[in-house]
Amino acid sequence: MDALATFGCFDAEYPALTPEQRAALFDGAARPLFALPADAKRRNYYGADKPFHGYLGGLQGYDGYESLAIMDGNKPEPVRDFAGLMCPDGGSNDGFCSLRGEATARIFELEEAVRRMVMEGLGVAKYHDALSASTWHLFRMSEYQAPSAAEKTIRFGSHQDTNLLSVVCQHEVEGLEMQTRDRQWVLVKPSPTSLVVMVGQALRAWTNDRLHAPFHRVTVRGDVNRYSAILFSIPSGKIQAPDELVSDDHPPRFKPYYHDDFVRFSVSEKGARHEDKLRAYCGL
Ligand SMILES: O=C(O)CCC(=O)C(=O)O
Ligand SMILES: [Fe+2]
Repeated sequence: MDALATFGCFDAEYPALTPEQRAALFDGAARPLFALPADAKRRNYYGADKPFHGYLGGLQGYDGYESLAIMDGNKPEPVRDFAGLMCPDGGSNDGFCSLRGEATARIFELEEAVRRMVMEGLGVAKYHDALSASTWHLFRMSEYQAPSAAEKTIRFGSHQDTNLLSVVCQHEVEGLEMQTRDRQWVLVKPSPTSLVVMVGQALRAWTNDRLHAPFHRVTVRGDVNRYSAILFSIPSGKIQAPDELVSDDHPPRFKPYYHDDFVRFSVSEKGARHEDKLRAYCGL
């Protein structure tokens, strides 16, 4: 709780996600998936009303960044459906065609455990089941192209996540940088046995501003592409701090709001003008 209130993140030592599962995810799945032709990657599409839920590539301002995402990717069935959709021959038994969601299930268990611990830490554990029931998960794999230069290049600029919690799995190549409250950038060294857990705006709002949603970015240098995998927990209901977290000493900081509406604001011209987008959107 201290880490999440102060820095908004921590590095979780988590051997439940084994080296074999990491290898299957990155070497077996992510790397060959991004090597597919663009047409195949574009099949990872969930419709015009869900522009950020599937394949992203060639975005303005995001040179050398591509990602693929699985809605409800914490569950085996959607992961298998995704694998089948991307698989060129409709079903070989290795590589990403055999992606079964073991790794994402382990990452999901960590996300859920941290979310429960946060609620226990704030004395509001009774809301855990209800919040879980109205939360869904997006699993995103990303590729950041090596710049083939010694200087650092920003591939994914400074931002705060909009969701509840994000669990980041870095694979071998560093690049995730977290900003402290006094605006120092800290490089998070990848470790083969840990995952980075960070707070997004939705959990900041749900806890009535008790947790910090950190700014972070991704930089690359050198000759080796960087891969990461992230599980985002996303609230589908109205985001509102429970009564127990609102008092005279700690008045309400945000109006209740819906995640998707805030995302739309964040990416709009108006939203882009604000540093603290949540405060601009629904701050009290
Ligand atoms: O790839 C990473 O390490 C982090 C990417 C990120 O911050 C995001 O997708 O929101
Ligand atoms: Fe992020």
